[in-house]
Amino acid sequence: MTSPTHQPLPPKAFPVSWDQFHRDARALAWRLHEAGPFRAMVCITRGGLVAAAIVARELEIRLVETVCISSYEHQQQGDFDVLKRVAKDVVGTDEGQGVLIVDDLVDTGKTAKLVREMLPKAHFATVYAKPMGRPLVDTFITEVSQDTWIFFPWDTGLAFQPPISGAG
Ligand SMILES: O=P(O)(O)OC[C@H]1O[C@H](OP(=O)(O)OP(=O)(O)O)[C@H](O)[C@@H]1O
Ligand code: HPA
Ligand SMILES: [Mg+2]
Repeated sequence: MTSPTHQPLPPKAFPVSWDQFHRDARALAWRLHEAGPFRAMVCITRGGLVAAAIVARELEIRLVETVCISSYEHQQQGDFDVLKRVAKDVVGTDEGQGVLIVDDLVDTGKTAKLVREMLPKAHFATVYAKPMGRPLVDTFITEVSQDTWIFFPWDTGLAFQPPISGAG
């Protein structure tokens, strides 16, 4: 269980639909096609699972491993919990050379830094990136500002939207 530190909540919202996520993850696969080939994929659960399925399908990657990390409690980052590390045969003898790491996004970059230490020579890819985490990522598709919270389709549902004018 994480113990959230009290950071200010991001004021801006960037909602992502299933359709948009699929298109962005597929765009990531197109970009990664140039950077490969990859002998295995490591996805960072849980957010990385959906992007990993789409990229693995596009790039014909059949060996898919997980690294299980938790740090956010709602929108607050707390202590890191590494629940499962990467299997030795996936790390290989050369520090993760030929491995593709996939996550949904990089925010502060703390998760990416932790996983990079496990696989220093792997290629790190995310669908979305915020400026603080961007230097940790080799390939990404869309950058959003640091004060934006990305709402993923698996965390959201259809809801009434009040009019922009504020009336009603
Ligand atoms: O760059 P950072 O500030 O470290 O944040 C990015 C990480 O935070 C989220 O995962 P989270 O820990 O919330 O777990 P989840 O994927 O299970 O939702 C997201 O999926 C990334 O893995
Ligand atoms: O902007 C975000 N959206 C969803 N999960 C996250 N985890 C860290 N940052 C974010
Ligand atoms: Mg995650």
